[in-house]
Amino acid sequence: MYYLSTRNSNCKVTAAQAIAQGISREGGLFVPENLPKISLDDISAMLGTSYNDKAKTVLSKFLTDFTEEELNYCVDSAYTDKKFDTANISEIAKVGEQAYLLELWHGPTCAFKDMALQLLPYLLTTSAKKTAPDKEIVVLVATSGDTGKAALEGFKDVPKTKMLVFYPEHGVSNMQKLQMTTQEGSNVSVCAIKGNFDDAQSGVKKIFTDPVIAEELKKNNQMFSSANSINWGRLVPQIVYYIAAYATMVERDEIKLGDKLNVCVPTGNFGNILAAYYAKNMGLPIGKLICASNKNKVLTDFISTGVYDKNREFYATASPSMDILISSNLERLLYDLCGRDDKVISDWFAKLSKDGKYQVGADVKAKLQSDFYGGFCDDGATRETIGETFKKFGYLCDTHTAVAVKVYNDYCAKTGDTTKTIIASTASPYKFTENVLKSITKEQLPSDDFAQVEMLESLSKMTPPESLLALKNKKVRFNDSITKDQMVDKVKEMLQ
Ligand SMILES: N[C@@H](CCOP(=O)(O)O)C(=O)O
Repeated sequence: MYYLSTRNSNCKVTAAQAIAQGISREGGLFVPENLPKISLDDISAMLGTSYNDKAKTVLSKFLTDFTEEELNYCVDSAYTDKKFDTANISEIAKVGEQAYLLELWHGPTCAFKDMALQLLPYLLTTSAKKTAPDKEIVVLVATSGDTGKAALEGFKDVPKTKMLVFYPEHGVSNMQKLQMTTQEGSNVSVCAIKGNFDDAQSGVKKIFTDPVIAEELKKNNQMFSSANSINWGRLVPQIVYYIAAYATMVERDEIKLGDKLNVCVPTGNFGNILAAYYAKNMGLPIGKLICASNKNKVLTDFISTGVYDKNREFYATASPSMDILISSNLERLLYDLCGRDDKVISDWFAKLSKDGKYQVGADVKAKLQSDFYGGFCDDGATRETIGETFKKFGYLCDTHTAVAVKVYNDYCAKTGDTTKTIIASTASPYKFTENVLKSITKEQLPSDDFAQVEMLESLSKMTPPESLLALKNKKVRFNDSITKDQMVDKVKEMLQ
């Protein structure tokens, strides 16, 4: 199977090339030339098998230039009980009549990003061996909190790789910051920027296509790659967990094979919900895709109007990982919805860079609305939802998951849809302790982060993850803070 660039359909590469490169040279994103199919027979054959076996079935449909041995090595190295705190890799918790929280945060950094970022280093190094065996891979990452830590943990001390993570100085939670700034590993580095996530991501994308830096890389026998969801190697493991979750729902008699499930996702960079869209288009019986935003509701507005407009105030919210106004993966969806027209995509995204907005035609808007429902909620509603969910079901969710729960509840009230729904639960509540505590108690909070963890444990009776507790005794290694204009120099420095 080949992959095409959304901005140049003549650019055709293998899966290994797409993963090693991360992003196409002209700035487009790689998408499969044809989406492989998953039949009900395929899903039936998965029933009763392990997460790893399910992953291998799905990945083999996309990574056709990987041998069976290579896929076995990648999957079995990534998904182990040494790295995940459950043998199932992810868990499903029922909350209410039709809602199921798909807990994707049982990996080492307590966020859904581990589901892909534990696998990506293996996929990337295997891809590099096939396509650029002598080169050192320089992985640049922009993060609003979760991707950064998961990428660092996945790539630490991986031979022939280097990683630099940029995060917004005031745009992540205390725990997320501590996770990144104390990161161990001789090949990784972390830097704050005086700006928001969009500044970090746009800066990184610009560096990827900078011809001067490209020359320098060539001279050093290095190449860039990405660990963000712009890299196909990040998205394909995310498709896996929706298919695996569907199979688990059948295994547990929650649905019958062939029944439809809705999927609701707290959305920022649009990678997670796009993975569910791809699973649906492969043939997985998915009904509505419910796209949940926080107060940065650029996607909610886009779904309802067809106008994508990032010219608006950027809010720092209680769900910082979703504080994004330029959702990168929307480009892949629109490529599909506009009939895979690279000229149209190039035009829209040039407008986005120049004017900060673009408008899709009525046909694309209609297709968008037939698959997606968009809704949003602010921090007040987020906290209320955490409190209500805890009171009603004894279930403690983090601030991002709570946004999805609230939007799902609104969707049900508005439409009367009673289809069973998988809600992506994207992070441990302990990553956002302060806001979660404020949602369940009116008591005065201690100012120390770890005292807050203790307080949350005593109120919720939920055990905090070991990896977060261990941060208390770790040394901060990375203190740098730069302007967005200094990102190029920072990258040049690490290339040497
Ligand atoms: N929410 C993300 C932002 C980057 O998204 P990605 O899926 O493209 O890596 C984060 O936590 O960093």
